[in-house]
Amino acid sequence: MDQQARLLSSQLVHKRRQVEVALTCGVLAWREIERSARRSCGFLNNGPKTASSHAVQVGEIVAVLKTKNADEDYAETGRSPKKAKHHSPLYPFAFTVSYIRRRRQHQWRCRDVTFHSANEGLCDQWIQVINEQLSLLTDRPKSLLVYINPCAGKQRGKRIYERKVAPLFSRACISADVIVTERVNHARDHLNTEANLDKYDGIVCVGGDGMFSEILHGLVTRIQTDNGVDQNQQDVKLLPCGLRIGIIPAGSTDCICFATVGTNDPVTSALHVIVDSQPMDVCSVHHDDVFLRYSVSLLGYGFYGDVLTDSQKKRYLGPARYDLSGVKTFLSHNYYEGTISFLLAENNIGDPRDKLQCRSGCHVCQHKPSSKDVQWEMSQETSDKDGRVGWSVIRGKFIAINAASMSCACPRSPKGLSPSAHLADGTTDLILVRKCSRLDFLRHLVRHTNKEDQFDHSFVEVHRVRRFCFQPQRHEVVSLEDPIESPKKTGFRPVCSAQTTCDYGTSCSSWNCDGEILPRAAIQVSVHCQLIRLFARGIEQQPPCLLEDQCTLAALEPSRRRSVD
Ligand SMILES: Nc1ncnc2c1ncn2[C@@H]1O[C@H](COP(=O)(O)OP(=O)(O)OP(=O)(O)O)[C@@H](O)[C@H]1O
Repeated sequence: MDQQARLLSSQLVHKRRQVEVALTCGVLAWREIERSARRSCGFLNNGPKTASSHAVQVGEIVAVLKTKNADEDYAETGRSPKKAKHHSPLYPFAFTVSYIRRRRQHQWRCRDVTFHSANEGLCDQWIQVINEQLSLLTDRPKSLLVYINPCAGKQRGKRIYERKVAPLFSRACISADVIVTERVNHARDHLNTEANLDKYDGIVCVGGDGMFSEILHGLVTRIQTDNGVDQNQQDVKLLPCGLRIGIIPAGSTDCICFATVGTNDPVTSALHVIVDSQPMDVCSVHHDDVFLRYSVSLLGYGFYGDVLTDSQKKRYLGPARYDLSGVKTFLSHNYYEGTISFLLAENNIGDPRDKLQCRSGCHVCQHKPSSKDVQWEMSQETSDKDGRVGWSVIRGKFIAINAASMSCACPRSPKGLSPSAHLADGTTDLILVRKCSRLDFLRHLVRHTNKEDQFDHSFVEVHRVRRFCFQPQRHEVVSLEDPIESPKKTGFRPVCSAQTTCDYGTSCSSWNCDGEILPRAAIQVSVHCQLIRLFARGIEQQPPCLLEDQCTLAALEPSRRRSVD
């Protein structure tokens, strides 16, 4: 296997121990020489087989640097070098490899390993060969535009960036232009009009889901405007964005980060910016021929729309407002009447209830629908406008209508609204919760937090769709107490409660679109497959176990190519 052939191998010193170090195209591996020798003679048989072997994928090396020796460090900084104990006069030269190390719960950290040698030329050669391999990773960003929301979450955005993120970018030789936002929509407007996008490989936001949404709207709109694409046309094919988007979580709601990385941790996200990118679907939302917004996670009408509407009046309570509004909305137990029509994703290989979770390298997302399939579906849609061929239509009374374009997992609901929704398969999972008793709805909600199937209720159905439309039964807001007068007082407040015997018909709720309220209840939604790319890799199923991988161990087998001692 030529791919596993060694590019370089040497005996070096690590933490005062002799190690054998080998580099192949895919892996940097090192192993303590003494111990392995002893193991081969029968010693340490009871210990862990791989106790002193280590391996790092080349794709997860952040940087390699020449390490200053103790005297140089002292001469330059005047500091007593901490690591002097590792500098032996016998091995005065060294280089340090920074790489990604996995911790629990999907967290990543940047670890350093320093190798020493008596031979300066050998250290230089290692640095050169590793750098050559890193330069082949052409996807890695070199230049970023960073927007920091200083007001997000606990207002720690700037500090998080300066202390935790900027040092990693600089170690990975990534240059960053930083803009601290001064107002709502500053980032969106800057991207839309001023930003020189040609200069950058990606846009990074430091903040919560609101900041991500600003970047998404700024970037997608800019690309369409620059290319003469009219976003107001529902059927228009949007142009994908070449620039990738990164999220450094610093908000009070960081759901998109959690769903794409598996944790809300700024260091982990910064490392993903350095090494990863993956595609992501975007839904466009229209009201007739007016573009309203883009969505990547949740479009929720009824329950989740009402929770958001209510919580916005309680901003002064901070994140606790979501709990309070959730309880209040649950107790109100409102339902809404309307018609939902949708175009099933017939050619998708997954199903919302197949328990196949979207994980890094997801094969469902990699199975993109062919343009033939999409054209077939478009032709079905054309028929629909005249005769509703190919579209399903459901009219009913709903407590909630949710479209989940990702699992919508968050620390509180680790499974999310639709545990098997996919980030990049060109579909959204449409969940219809019909009018039911309060107790049944509670059972349904509780199942989001345990192992039971939240779709396994007679009043819940879920469909994987490419497009859907919703038309509320009534446009006016009607109050339970006084169907005509109260709207002015209550605004968008819902009215009919399932526990009441009245049947005035229901008024409108509003749509929660990734945490923003849409101004219209009647909407048309289309999923744009893989419209953007994120600096993420999706949640890892389980850390790749490199040490037990035969290919990795092969890197340490006797050399077949360049060996320098
Ligand atoms: N300098 C600023 N001052 C005030 N608001 C800002 C500023 N910069 C950005 N914003 C706005 O703050 C909103 C919330 O930001 P973000 O999502 O980053 O934080 P958050 O704490 O998660 O917020 P929330 O949970 O309230 O959505 C965004 O919609 C953004 O438009």
